[in-house]
Amino acid sequence: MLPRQQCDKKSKVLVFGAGNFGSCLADHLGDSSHIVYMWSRSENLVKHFNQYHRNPEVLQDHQFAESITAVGPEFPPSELVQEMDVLLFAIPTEGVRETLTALKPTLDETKLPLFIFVNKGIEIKTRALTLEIIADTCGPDIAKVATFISGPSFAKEIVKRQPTSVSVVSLSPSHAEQASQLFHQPWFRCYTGDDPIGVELAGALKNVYAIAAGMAAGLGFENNTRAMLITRGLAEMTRIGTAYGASPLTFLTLAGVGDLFLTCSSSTSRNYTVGHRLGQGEKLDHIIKTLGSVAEGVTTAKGLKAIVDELGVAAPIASGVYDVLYEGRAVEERANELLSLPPMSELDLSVEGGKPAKRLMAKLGLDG
Ligand SMILES: NC(=O)c1ccc[n+]([C@@H]2O[C@H](COP(=O)([O-])OP(=O)(O)OC[C@H]3O[C@@H](n4cnc5c(N)ncnc54)[C@H](O)[C@@H]3O)[C@@H](O)[C@H]2O)c1
Ligand SMILES: O=P(O)(O)OC[C@H](O)CO
Repeated sequence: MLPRQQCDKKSKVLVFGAGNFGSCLADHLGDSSHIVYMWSRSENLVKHFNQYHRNPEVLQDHQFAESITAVGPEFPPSELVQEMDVLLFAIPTEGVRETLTALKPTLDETKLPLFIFVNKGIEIKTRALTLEIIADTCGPDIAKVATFISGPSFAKEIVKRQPTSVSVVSLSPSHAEQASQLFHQPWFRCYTGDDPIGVELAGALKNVYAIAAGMAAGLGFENNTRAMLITRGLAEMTRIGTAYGASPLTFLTLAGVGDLFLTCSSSTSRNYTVGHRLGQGEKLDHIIKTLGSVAEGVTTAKGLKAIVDELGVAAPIASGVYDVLYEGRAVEERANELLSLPPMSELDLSVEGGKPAKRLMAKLGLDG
């Protein structure tokens, strides 16, 4: 196991969400001697965690760092929020707007902490990326400095200190650098960048392709098919991202092909598991009820469908997943349709477009 690196500067961090990733990242930061608070909406979790330093709901085998205090179930009060150097959001995208709306009145606008987001999804009702949700709820100034961490990173491997590398991006390079320093450990490496739109799209879209890869495996297709799905999925997400206004190169990073490869090839992925169970004939409602954790690709597939329709780009795999999840199409039938599509050009990136990204930048006052 690689040795832990103590930090010169201790930060006070409040993590929103005590699920798999929230508690894993709380542990990662607590273990490197930061002072960490973790908010949960479950009274039982808060009590149990503070007594035993174990999470009764997720990662049950793990003994968490002593320096983490669970808080809740009430929303964190402004006295606590205003003491923090860092606010880290590890809740599903569907809960981000509600959480930021509750948070806004507790902030001291003259002394803002670092805002870090790790969710990977598209808001279903508005089709918004998190950057836009932040601008809507907390204002453009916070969105302009918010940082996004994304990449191939299963919580249950990070708590075992398995070597992991992620993309850390922000429209403000200095904020990405600060977040990167906060998380950096010999087993956890951060690569910085400045395309949050591309990174957000990549993180959200790979979940949809992981559902497709799981479906294929559930139907009995083997390795050749999975490799085809990963490669065509990468081409598809790059095409969608480029038409949206992201850089095509972002899809070649850890947050892009790195995470796509991970989640399309492992049953540890909740999204892959949803697809696999659908492929084996289970019903979506039952899978969601019994999964015990969030699979963001299910909601993202809906927001993505609207985005793809608006952009007018070809996205046969994402459309196939949408049809199975929301149009009641049989998995096997939809897979066969996909396999009998006429061959298309292998790489055809849209060079024009970028309207959604331009709209979002204008909202942030960055349209110059
Ligand atoms: N688990 C991983 O390995 C992993 C890795 C990278 C990124 N992520 C991303 O992190 C996010 C969280 O994933 P997770 O694995 O921790 O999920 P999870 O289902 O294990 O936990 C989600 C947490 O968010 C809370 N929550 C749900 N809705 C909420 C709301 N409306 N308001 C406040 N809190 C709410 C839940 O109570 C729970 O504590 C997702 O977007 C996921 O894609 C997960
Ligand atoms: O379990 P999943 O499918 O939500 O994937 C978790 C992470 O996004 C992997 O990087």
